Amino acid sequence: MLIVADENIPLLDSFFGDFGEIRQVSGRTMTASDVRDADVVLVRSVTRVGPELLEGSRVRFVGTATIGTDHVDRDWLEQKGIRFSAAPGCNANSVAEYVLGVLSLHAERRALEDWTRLSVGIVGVGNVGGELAHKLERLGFEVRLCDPPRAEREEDGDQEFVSLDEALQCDVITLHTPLTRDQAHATYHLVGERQLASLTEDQLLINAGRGEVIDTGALRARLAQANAPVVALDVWEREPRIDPELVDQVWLATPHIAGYSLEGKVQGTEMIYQALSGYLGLPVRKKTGQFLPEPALSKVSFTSAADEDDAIRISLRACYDPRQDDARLRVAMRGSAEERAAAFDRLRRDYPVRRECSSLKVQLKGTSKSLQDSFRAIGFKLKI
Ligand SMILES: NC(=O)C1=CN([C@@H]2O[C@H](COP(=O)(O)OP(=O)(O)OC[C@H]3O[C@@H](n4cnc5c(N)ncnc54)[C@H](O)[C@@H]3O)[C@@H](O)[C@H]2O)C=CC1
Ligand SMILES: O=C(O)C(=O)[C@H](O)COP(=O)(O)O
Repeated sequence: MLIVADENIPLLDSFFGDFGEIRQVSGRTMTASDVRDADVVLVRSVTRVGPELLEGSRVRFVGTATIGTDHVDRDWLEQKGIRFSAAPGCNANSVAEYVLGVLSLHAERRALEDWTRLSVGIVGVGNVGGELAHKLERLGFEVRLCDPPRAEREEDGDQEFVSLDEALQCDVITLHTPLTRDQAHATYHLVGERQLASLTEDQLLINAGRGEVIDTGALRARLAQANAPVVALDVWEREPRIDPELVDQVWLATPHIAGYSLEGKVQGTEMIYQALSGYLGLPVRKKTGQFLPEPALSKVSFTSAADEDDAIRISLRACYDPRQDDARLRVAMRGSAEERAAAFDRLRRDYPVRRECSSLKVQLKGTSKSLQDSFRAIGFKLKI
């Protein structure tokens, strides 16, 4: 069996080595000739999968080690009887931790003594938005959920949903929808001129869904006006050819890495491995836990002398500080358009190992119960 795979999928040999030959190619430039003889194609989000790639090949299975599937023509795969599998939820916790990192920086920049005083509107409440809401609610934030498709499906449920306009009134608005077009509640340019006009300089807008969910032209225009909102973008229209002037205008700019914790990436590989094993009728023998190395930082310790907010801030940033990714992206935006696009992809390909909060044991000696609860809410392992 020949497996053609994006070289950026981690642990390809460890998970798929027993299945047959693996040919690794660049996901961004994968072509029909790369996959013509393949039985299985494994991609991430940068490969467009449809007739242009697969027509005339003998591919029977396509897996994407990502949550998003907007790069895949699923209808066409179904028509052709090609089995498809994605990795729903694989890096949801990583994205939630990215948002917590951004919130902690925002609170510090605003000199807020208590970050939980911020109200947060979550737009798109699936695996990512749901995980984030769970953490924020446990931490004591006021959270408003906006998800019209779910609101319609769960009309009689207990969960309360608000409209996009209501979510846009929160101190922080964070976008976690898939990119959809031509369907009810399509998200393409969901946030445009009218929505951006309603935001003020006291508000923070985060996009960690897909770049096309915000209208870049309208955002650029709004950011040039007075009283513009603070903006943190992890995803961009036209990646990897992103707009360098928009990078200059936003507060935090990262190269689509919110989901790039090691755990998130390896879980993506594991999920498509499980799906392929099922398709081939083979037993599942490998698990993410077998392959995760020891974290570089395994333990931090606080005593009763610690300031509670500082303890959380220090621990969160010990695992992940978005400012490092922001600094690298800004440097990468120097040079020609070709150089910038290559640099954007290089930052993603050579991404440093980033471990989730669950990899860090936090020792708390004589600290309050509420601090312990906050650490647990974020996902740290506690040692009391
Ligand atoms: N920045 C990054 O690194 C990453 C980005 N993503 C993006 O985040 C998206 C969401 O991921 P999940 O939560 O796992 O997906 P999901 O499918 O579990 O949830 C998406 C939610 O968005 C809702 N939704 C759809 N249209 C909406 C609209 N118009 N307004 C409000 N809500 C709407 C859906 O009803 C659903 O509940 C992915 O599709 C992907 O594009 C995912 C992982 C990493
Ligand atoms: O899972 C998703 O959806 C994502 O957005 C991924 O984190 C994107 O990573 P790549 O597939 O572009 O490596």
